[in-house]
Amino acid sequence: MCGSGTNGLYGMVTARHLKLMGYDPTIFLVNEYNASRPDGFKLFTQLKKQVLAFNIPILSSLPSNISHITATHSLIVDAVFGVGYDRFKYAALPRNNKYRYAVNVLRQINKVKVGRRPIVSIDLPSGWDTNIGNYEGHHINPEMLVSLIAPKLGVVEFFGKYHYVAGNYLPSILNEKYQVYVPRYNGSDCLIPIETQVEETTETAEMYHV
Ligand SMILES: NC(=O)C1=CN([C@@H]2O[C@H](COP(=O)(O)OP(=O)(O)OC[C@H]3O[C@@H](n4cnc5c(N)ncnc54)[C@H](O)[C@@H]3O)[C@@H](O)[C@H]2O)[C@H](O)CC1
Repeated sequence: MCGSGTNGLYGMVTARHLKLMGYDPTIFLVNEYNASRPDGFKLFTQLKKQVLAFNIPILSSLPSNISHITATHSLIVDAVFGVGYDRFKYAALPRNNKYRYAVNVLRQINKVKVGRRPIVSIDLPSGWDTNIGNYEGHHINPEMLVSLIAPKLGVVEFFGKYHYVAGNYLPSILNEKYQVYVPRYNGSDCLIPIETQVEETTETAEMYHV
C-alpha cells in the first residue's frame, strides 16, 4: 500500500524487489505523487513505468472486503505515510477520504485474528507521528518495522516482533550537524536488527503467541 510521498516510492521499490525475488506483489496506490515536487514526481513516473514493465498491477482502489485482501496476499507492506504524515491534516479529513480509508484498511487487517496477515511498515507505521508515535493508541501495530537511516523518536513505543534499521546513506557531515543516532552496521550488512520488547498483553499474546 503506497502513499503519495517518498514513503510510497519506497513501497514501489519494495514491490519491484519482491517481484525480482519471485513473489507476486500488487501495488495499491492511495494517490498519485504530488506533481508540485518535480524531483519526486520524476522518480514516481519512472518507478511506475518500471513496475508496470514487471507486470506488477497498480490498483487505485482497494477491494471493499478486507478478507479478499487477506485471502490473496500473505504480507502487507505499509508505505502509506512516513515522516511526512500530518496528524492535524488527518484529523480534518472527511470520512470518505482515500487516505483515511487506506489507514482504516490497515487497521482492520491488523485486527484480523484468523488468517492473520503480517504488516511490515516502512520507516514509520502509517498514522504514527514521527515524534510522539501512536499518540492516540488506535493506529496499527505492525509485526515488523524497517526504520530508514535511524529509528524515529516516536517508535520507542514500537512493540512489534521485528525491527530493523536500513538505509545507510547519511553523510557524516549531516550526522555531525544533527547528531543522529545511527546504529553501527556490521561489515557490508544492509540491515541492523534492533531488539524489540514485545509487550505482553492479551492482544500481543494472541498475535505473536508469546
Ligand atoms: N527525504 C529524504 O531524504 C528521505 C526520505 N525517506 C523516506 O521518505 C519518507 C518521507 O517522505 P515525505 O514525502 O516527506 O512524506 P511521506 O511519504 O510520509 O508522505 C507525505 C505525503 O502524504 C501526504 N499527507 C501527509 N499527511 C497527510 C494527511 N494527514 N492526509 C492526507 N495526506 C497527507 C503529503 O501531502 C504527502 O503527499 C520517510 O518516511 C522515508 O520513508 C528516507 O528516510 C530516506 C531519506
